[in-house]
Amino acid sequence: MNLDDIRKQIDAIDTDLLDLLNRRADLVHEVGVVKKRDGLQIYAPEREELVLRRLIEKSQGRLPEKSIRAIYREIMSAALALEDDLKIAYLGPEGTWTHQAAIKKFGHSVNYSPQPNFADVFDQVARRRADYGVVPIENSTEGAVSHTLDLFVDSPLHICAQILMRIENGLMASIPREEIKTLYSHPQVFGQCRSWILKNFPDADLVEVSSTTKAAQLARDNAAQGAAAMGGPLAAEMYGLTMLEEAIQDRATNTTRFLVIGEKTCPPTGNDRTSILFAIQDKPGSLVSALQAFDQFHINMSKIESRPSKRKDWEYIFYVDLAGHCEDKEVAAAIGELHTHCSLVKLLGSYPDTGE
Ligand SMILES: O=C(O)C(=O)C[C@]1(C(=O)O)C=C[C@@H](O)C=C1
Repeated sequence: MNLDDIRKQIDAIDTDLLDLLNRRADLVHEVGVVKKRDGLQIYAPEREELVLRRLIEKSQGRLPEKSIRAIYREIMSAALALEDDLKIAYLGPEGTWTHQAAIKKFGHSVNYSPQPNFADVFDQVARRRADYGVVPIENSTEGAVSHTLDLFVDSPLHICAQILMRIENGLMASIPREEIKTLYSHPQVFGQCRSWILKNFPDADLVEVSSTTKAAQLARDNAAQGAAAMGGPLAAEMYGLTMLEEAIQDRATNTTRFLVIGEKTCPPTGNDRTSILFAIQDKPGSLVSALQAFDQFHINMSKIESRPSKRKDWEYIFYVDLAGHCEDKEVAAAIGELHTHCSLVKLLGSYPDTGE
């Protein structure tokens, strides 16, 4: 068969695909009408995850999981836009890793609203100026993002999804490497690239700024003074910088986990994670008794963080992630037991435990 013949077949398939996509869009429109009538959430992360898991299994590796997720991300993004005018607030400015994580979850058809800080992301969603928010929660090299943890204490919002993003930082500048004297970046990025900096730029001045996009802007504006930035490709592209070296983070698998926050949490999918926070009573054995609740009901606790409560000196709040959904019998029982040992227990949400 020659190239023209093969391309004719592709054209025919594309026509069929478009027809199928339009038929899907008609059904999605009907779903939107039903959801609005019944007061249901337009974004349904549990349904999206179940659709994706079914298709990934059906594809049996012919199209890899990553491709299926990327293709359907945009199909479902178009569906969300057909159902409603969704707005997603994220920790800005444009071009940051959080922006890329938000696009990875919600695609290109919805509206985005960059916010100057973590509190404003929470605030925009709580005041219903945005439908959902996207914030980083932890990095596999640098650990917890304490700002996000702290904001959950007084927030009425819930977690409804998570996003895992491989973070590949690079060195970007508009000057040659030999002329670099100052490195601009976000403190988290300096932390993720500590060994690389010591090896490659032991004498450079490190200047912490509020985002990698800001760093790229400063690298462009202060090029004559020997400025360069560290961050992702979108930031380099936005300010016309050249990537002088890619993937400079100390750990190749450097990954950040982001959370999607909204008014409601997510229904079960069969493979879920639950996040809670609690404060213990100030008496011997309190923390042990609280944690025994999980052991008693055979719940796998995958993470624990502590933060000062900010209400009383030396009082702490503990953040815990559990395997399972809050509607699962064992998880519900363990949380019930926790109440008997704690002065505060708050369910932050249950959401699909995706690796993506
Ligand atoms: O099934 C739904 O609830 C839909 O709104 C449709 C759909 C889809 O395109 O499959 C779109 C958005 C939702 O987040 C989940 C699924």
